[in-house]
Amino acid sequence: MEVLLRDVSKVFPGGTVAVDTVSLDVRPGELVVLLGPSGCGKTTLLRMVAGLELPTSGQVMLDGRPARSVAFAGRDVAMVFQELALYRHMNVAENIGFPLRWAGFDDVARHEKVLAVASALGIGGLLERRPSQLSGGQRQRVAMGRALVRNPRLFLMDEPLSDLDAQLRSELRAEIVEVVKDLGSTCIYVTHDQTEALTMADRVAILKRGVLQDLGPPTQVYTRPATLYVAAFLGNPRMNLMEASVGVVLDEYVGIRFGGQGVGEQELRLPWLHMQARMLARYHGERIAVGFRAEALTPVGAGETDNVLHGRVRYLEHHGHESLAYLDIGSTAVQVDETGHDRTTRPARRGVRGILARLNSRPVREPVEERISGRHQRQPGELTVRLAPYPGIATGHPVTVAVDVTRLHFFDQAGDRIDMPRR
Ligand SMILES: Nc1ncnc2c1ncn2[C@@H]1O[C@H](COP(=O)(O)OP(=O)(O)OP(=O)(O)O)[C@@H](O)[C@H]1O
Repeated sequence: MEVLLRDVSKVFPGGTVAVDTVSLDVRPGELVVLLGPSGCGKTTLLRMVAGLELPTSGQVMLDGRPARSVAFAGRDVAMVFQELALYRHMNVAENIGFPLRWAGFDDVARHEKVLAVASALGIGGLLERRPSQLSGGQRQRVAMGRALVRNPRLFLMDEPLSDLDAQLRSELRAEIVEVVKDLGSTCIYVTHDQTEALTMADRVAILKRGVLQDLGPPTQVYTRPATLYVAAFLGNPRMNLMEASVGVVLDEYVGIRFGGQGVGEQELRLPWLHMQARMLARYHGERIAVGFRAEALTPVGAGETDNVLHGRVRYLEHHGHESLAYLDIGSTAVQVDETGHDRTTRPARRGVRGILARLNSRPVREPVEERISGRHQRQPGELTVRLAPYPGIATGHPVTVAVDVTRLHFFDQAGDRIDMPRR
């Protein structure tokens, strides 16, 4: 089934703009994940596709017909929610088979279909049990089975795995994709978990405060995030985002200059012939945001001089298979507002204008310390660098990293990617 959203907005009474002018085309058989923080409008968007909510403006069409008429008319659309609604007095087989009873299947046909779906989901041996006798993961599979048994042409799933532990989530992620693809159904899957989005989706749609920020295959949104917001939201460890100024030396290179606090100004050079250099050159004399993923950074000896940054270890985190060093390079971090909080006024269309708020360029606020695990409060101007496990260095230690300048991300003052066409 094809799902088409054209300039869809939803404003709730009271003025909350839950969804803001979203256009999205989900192709038949495609699995699109709606990703974003709590409150960004994912559920509202899904409910409009399900016909449970009417848009304030814009159109939601399923195979060319208004969503509401399709969803209420037939059995083509199935939803799975985070809050499961299994019938407590029915056993697993009856729960899964319930929609078939409605559809008029006889006992034998129903039993066959229930068994096939339950086996595919690994709960074939639990058909006689009541929901109260199942684990959370098993209950989730029953709910999935009840949706699947109808062979719907469109699946709408709203955080179906969020109550489960990490191991189960990862198992079920793979199962859901397999089953949905086997059926050839279209699927829109809502989550705030980027791992789910990046592992399951054919395409990911990233929302912030109701506004669509980026749409594309996982590799695209990860490697070429369209906005500063998406860059900051996706990836683990997070992308480091620093302020820099651009200086062109014609026919030679484009210099990207950082900071100057404590360590002195540092410069990276993009060779003139590099495609990105031409695009950056338009920003000569301006300040931009530069994004570094850990993949672009390699620790090197202190003597290296070619496109390196020097820093000092502010924190170390040991994750067993690797250690992460957070380096102070004396530059200023870009602060990105990642919340999806309520708002009652319409923001600038892209919603990210003005997020290049400068933080105070103060030195390290708290005593330098080392932590064995867990997240620490991000400080201005840190670079996250992957090191070998337990590298035998300490906080305060100087570290030099080589920067692969072809893997940097550049964003303008409006938060738009610099190699994207200007709007
Ligand atoms: N019926 C409603 N009346 C008024 N405001 C609503 C209603 N439903 C949702 N909202 C508001 O609309 C915004 C989007 O909510 P929505 O549930 O779509 O977000 P979400 O991204 O699914 O969040 P979560 O991940 O927390 O479920 C929020 O600010 C929410 O408070």
